[in-house]
Amino acid sequence: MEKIGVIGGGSWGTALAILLSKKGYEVELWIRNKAQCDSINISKENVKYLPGVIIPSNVRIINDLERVVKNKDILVLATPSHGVRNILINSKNYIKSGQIIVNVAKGIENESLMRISQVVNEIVPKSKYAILSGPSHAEEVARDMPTTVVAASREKDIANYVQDIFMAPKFRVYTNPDVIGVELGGSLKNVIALGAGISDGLGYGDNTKAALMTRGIIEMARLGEKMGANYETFAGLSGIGDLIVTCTSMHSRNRRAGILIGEGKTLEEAISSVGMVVEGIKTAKSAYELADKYNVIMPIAEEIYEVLYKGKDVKNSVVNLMLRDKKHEMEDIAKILNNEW
Ligand SMILES: NC(=O)C1=CN([C@@H]2O[C@H](COP(=O)(O)OP(=O)(O)OC[C@H]3O[C@@H](n4cnc5c(N)ncnc54)[C@H](O)[C@@H]3O)[C@@H](O)[C@H]2O)C=CC1
Ligand SMILES: O=C(CO)COP(=O)(O)O
Repeated sequence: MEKIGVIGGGSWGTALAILLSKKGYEVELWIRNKAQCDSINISKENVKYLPGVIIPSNVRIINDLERVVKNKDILVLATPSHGVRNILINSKNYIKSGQIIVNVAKGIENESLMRISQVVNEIVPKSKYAILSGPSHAEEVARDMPTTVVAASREKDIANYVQDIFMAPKFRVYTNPDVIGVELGGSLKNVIALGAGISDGLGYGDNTKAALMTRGIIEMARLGEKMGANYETFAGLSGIGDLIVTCTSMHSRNRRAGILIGEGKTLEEAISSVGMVVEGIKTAKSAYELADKYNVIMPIAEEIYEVLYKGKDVKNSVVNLMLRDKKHEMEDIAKILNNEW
């Protein structure tokens, strides 16, 4: 049976370690904080990040990064995206050539504006990369609720292998060769979900959220296409699928942070109240800079960036979005369909 190291024992790393251990793999889960690691080893519950779920005893909970990384068939990167670079730098001496790395973090680095596949390729170029992404809240996966995701890799064999490894009766995995599209979908939806949360926090209704989601996916796909992704990928699980779950679920950290901001809390208050990683906050900055770099119009992402980083009043953002110049709804898609209307 495969040996799998899961790097990062937040809610997602813990849920995936449980899923993989139930399939019979030898799973080691790296927990950064020693005290937390010790406590989970005693209680068999990740009280801080995934309360109420018992971790099977065949998941080995370990604080030693070297031990978890060494001699594994698969490494799963499950820390917040801003932690991935340092994790790889600290462990690259133990990562073998040809190592299969499955990234499950959803974010785009600040400063470098790199996707995680690019970070992995820079630090461990001899590894084989896949991303696993889609509408998959840890709280539901850990409770065995039917979930669908996508495994993307440039190499078909790797995508198929990762599909087989993760596929379970309640966890259905599709494949896709479009690494860029799958990475961008999972990252950019968090920015739009912050907006959906802000809308909820302001007391707006379902119409507003549907508008943010529908126009949001167009922005995501518009940027994605310019960055080399397939437009169609954004209609899939890692695009619209993940956008739906993140904008509507109370499990969503991004949506919950948005609700608090919409209710008038500061960014710092929102982050500390959620108590888990809110990826969309950093990604909003990267998205804003990528839109500028690739000369793509992303009005929703831009307003969210200005609310988060420039102290803009959310009510002014609503006015700006509603009173933009008139548009043809399908201007992006019309071009693709060769529709001259
Ligand atoms: N929670 C979920 O349902 C899902 C999360 N994801 C993604 O998985 C990644 C991890 O998310 P969660 O598990 O929710 O996070 P979390 O906030 O529950 O836990 C993060 C874990 O990483 C550790 N950590 C924090 N900063 C770190 C750093 N700089 N270096 C190393 N370790 C660090 C924390 O101690 C904690 O153990 C994120 O990119 C998230 O977008 C993807 C799908 C589902
Ligand atoms: O990516 C996720 C679900 O697919 C998790 O989203 P949140 O980080 O908003 O909870």
